Amino acid sequence: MLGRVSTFLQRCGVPTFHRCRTHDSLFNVHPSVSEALAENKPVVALESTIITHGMPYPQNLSTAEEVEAIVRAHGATPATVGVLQGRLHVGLTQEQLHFLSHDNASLKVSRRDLPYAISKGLSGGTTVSGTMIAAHRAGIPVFVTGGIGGVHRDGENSMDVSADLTELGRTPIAVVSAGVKSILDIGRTLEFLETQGVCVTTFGKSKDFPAFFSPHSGFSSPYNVTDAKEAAELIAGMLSLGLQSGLLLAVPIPEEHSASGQLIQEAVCTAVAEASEKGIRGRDVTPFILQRVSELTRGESLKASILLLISENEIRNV
Ligand SMILES: O=c1[nH]cc([C@@H]2O[C@H](COP(=O)(O)O)[C@@H](O)[C@H]2O)c(=O)[nH]1
Repeated sequence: MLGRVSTFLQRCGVPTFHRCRTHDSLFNVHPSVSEALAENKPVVALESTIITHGMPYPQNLSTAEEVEAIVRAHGATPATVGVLQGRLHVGLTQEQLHFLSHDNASLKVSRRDLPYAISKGLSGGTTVSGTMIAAHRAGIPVFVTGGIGGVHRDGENSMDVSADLTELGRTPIAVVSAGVKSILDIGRTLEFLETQGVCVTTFGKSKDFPAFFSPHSGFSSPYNVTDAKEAAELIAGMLSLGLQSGLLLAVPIPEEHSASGQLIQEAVCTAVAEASEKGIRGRDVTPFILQRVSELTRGESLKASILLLISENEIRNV
């Protein structure tokens, strides 16, 4: 059986990893990104589930454009990752960003969804795990996102653990994020990351691990770095050792933007209870909760998310 599968794969002309590193029929790197990489200039990978499933239109599009503009303003090249008609793209055109922000049929593409999306010619927004795979293949070591997935509350029973965490354990990318939303079980998420060998580090003077809308989660990172140089040295350490695991650099929301934290926290509790009552499971849980929290806070959570993504990119580009 396996022999037949191999024969079919050969007939399909499956390219070797080396041949398809930057460009082939399934994998496309935007010229601005490949040029920057060839000249050893900084490139920042960005995810697109936040566009397809994380925010409503038109805020999803304007935020994606604003984040790209900030990356450019600091002299780096943005590489938003997404799947379009069965091709994995690293670096999207205006039209492609526009398409993903409107397309209601877009998949949420994590590692497990990539083969299906590609083989069926579908489009979708890549999650943290999907984006890490594409960024690594293109040779981009740094990726900035809002919140990563984690162990869901009651995860010890449901086994609902985001593939983002296992991806961090197997792909050497530095993921810069505002931490883990309190819709998740933050303590178990940190334990799982430790098991996966992920170097979790808070950016700033304290080791407080941030909870996306709040700089404090009640948990600590094992380490902290206080400036961009120290952060870069940490990433260089990971890369130079050839570790196959990644790194999570947690950037806390600035105190002035976290004022609405309590309000959002209450909405999170309500939304988590509603999701459980309605029997919402798996990949639908996070988008449901994000949408409900936005409704319950009358858009406050959405505003905080946008401010946060923007401030994170400002820091990343110091
Ligand atoms: O606060 C957020 N957390 C997570 C996501 C998205 O959800 C994905 C995780 O989904 P899941 O829990 O199904 O693995 C992340 O990689 C990210 O793309 C998001 O938009 N906003």
